[in-house]
Amino acid sequence: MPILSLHEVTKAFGGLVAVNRATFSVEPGSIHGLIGPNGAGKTTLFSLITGFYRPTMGRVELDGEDITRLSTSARARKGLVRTFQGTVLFSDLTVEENIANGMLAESSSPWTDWLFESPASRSSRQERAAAIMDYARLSDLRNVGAKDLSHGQQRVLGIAIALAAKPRLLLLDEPFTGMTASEKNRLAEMLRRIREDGATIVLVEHDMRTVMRLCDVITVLNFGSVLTEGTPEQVRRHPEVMAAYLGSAA
Ligand SMILES: Nc1ncnc2c1ncn2[C@@H]1O[C@H](COP(=O)(O)OP(=O)(O)OP(=O)(O)O)[C@@H](O)[C@H]1O
Repeated sequence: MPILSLHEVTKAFGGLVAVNRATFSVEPGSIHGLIGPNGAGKTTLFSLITGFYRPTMGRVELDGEDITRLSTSARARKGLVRTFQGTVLFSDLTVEENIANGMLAESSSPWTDWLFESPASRSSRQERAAAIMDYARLSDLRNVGAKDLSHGQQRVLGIAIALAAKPRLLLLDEPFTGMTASEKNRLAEMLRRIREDGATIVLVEHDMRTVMRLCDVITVLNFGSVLTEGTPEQVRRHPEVMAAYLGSAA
């Protein structure tokens, strides 16, 4: 069974149909890319999956369960966790503190849990924060303030914060934007490790080279609809994909 499936998902903003009857599925344990020219509806579709928007029509399912009407936080509790385009970090906190905060996102009432947390659960949280920093190769930077990290490191921290919420399905919005080539390689390697450890990843990404190297399956959007879907090789060879990109450039 797919971990995520969309059925005829549609979103209109007034008269503008940003996403039009989008239907596709994401297989568990895959890295699934969403691409398309500017204005194709990628960001809107992403927001429909995460629950930031409600569709005008259609259905979103997680493990076959209809989640169309669930809030973002209810989806997060079911393991559907997103990161944001750009970085949303507590810039005055350290790497470690940011990750510890990410763990609180799991619980329903973070601030009271924080205040009333038992010493045992606090120390187990610290252990898990250490494991996540190790995973994201951020351990050496644990005491560095988020604002003092490089742009690429901040984006990796953003993903580490999302990992702290124990995602089964991780949604990444343009994670490679603004990264150097070596940062891209390191992040691609981290995403492959996340997949190996059993999570599924859906990413919206403009960087074609990286998408083609990294994704198992790619869904191409154009004018809000699914133009085609397939392996990177199939998508690369699809004549209409090239035409859609050239059309948008013109
Ligand atoms: N909140 C909104 N209100 C009105 N129109 C919107 C809104 N959000 C998006 N749109 C429109 O919907 C269409 C799809 O936009 P969207 O941002 O989803 O595309 P995209 O593929 O993510 O584009 P880009 O690659 O440029 O980020 C565009 O025509 C956009 O102007």
